[in-house]
Amino acid sequence: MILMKDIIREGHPTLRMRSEEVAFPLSEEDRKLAEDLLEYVINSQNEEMIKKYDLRPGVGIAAPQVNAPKRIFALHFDESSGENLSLIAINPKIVSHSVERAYLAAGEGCLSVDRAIPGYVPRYARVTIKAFDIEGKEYKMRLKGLPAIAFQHELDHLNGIMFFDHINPQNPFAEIENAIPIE
Ligand SMILES: O=C(O)C[C@@H](Cc1ccccc1)[C@H](O)SCc1ccccc1
Ligand code: NI
Repeated sequence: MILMKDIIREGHPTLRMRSEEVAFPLSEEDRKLAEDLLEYVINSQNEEMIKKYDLRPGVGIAAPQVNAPKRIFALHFDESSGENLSLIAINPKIVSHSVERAYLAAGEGCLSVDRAIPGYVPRYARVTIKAFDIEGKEYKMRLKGLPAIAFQHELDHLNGIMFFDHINPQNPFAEIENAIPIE
């Protein structure tokens, strides 16, 4: 299982790489990596596991964050969060997006960043995505709200982009045009 010691932190060059697409059928190594990523996110939302293994809670994690520059990430929203989403995204893409943007009013964090970086992170409010599941079956879905934000945060990781790259350096809380805050 993935532990905090396995998660690389800002400054590690892998976080700034463009990850490589993976081929199907997945190698045993890539299949285990994908499953371990989803398992980490699920564990990180379980109080007992958080306490037992000192995990940082997350709704997503990307392969480069465990020093594996491959285009794989996992998202998991516990049903109590009001979102019904748990997925492994392989070779994911945004195929279309809204003009309208959105941002988390509280700003964003990252399992690979051990400091608070204040500021609004502009994202697309709604995205239509496509990706492959662990069996190589392509799926498409439309996302909005926190799942849309999380998908974009994880996709950025596959392109070597960190959330704070999007924050306005002159004024981190400058109003973002045509954007809705997500509380
Ligand atoms: O570092 C990561 O990629 C995991 C992040 C992803 C994320 C950050 C900001 C907004 C959405 C997703 C962790 O999930 S940060 C912890 C967290 C937990 C609940 C809601 C938002 C962020
Ligand atoms: Ni992150």
